[in-house]
Amino acid sequence: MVTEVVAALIWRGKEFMICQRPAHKARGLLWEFVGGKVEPGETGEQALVRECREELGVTVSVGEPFMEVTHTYPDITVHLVLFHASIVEGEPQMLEHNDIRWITADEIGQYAFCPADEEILERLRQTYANQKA
Ligand SMILES: Nc1nc2c([nH]c(=O)n2[C@H]2C[C@H](O)[C@@H](COP(=O)(O)OP(=O)(O)OP(=O)(O)O)O2)c(=O)[nH]1
Repeated sequence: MVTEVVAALIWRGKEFMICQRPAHKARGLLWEFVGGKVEPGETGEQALVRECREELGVTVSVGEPFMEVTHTYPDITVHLVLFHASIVEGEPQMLEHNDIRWITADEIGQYAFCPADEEILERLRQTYANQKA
């Protein structure tokens, strides 16, 4: 069985948002893109709007998918879709996360991410590293 997970790629200038998972959850203290599991009856976009309200207290507008990956962990196989998204209301708060950072593509190597994100991060590096503006 594959668990559908959605996440948001949110930009602020040339920086994007990453969030540190709480210690008590699976993949605790690893970094991720804000998001979570799609619940029955929800579209991916609806799930992402809900997760961003629950976890950051913001309303997002969801755009096109940037990339999707499937990854098997010992406890779960996830199909993760990362959407471009932007905050249309609110300031991000750490309602669930241990920490939130805004980083450039050049800084990706400084953080330990969930293993499922590795391919996505590689593409982010290729697409956005060494940005001048
Ligand atoms: N949100 C998010 N989850 C990710 C990413 N990469 C990655 O492997 N995951 C994994 C971690 C979790 O095993 C799963 C997401 O589940 P979650 O535990 O965050 O979901 P949820 O907020 O709905 O939480 P819960 O109801 O199960 O407690 O996907 C990512 O970039 N963002």
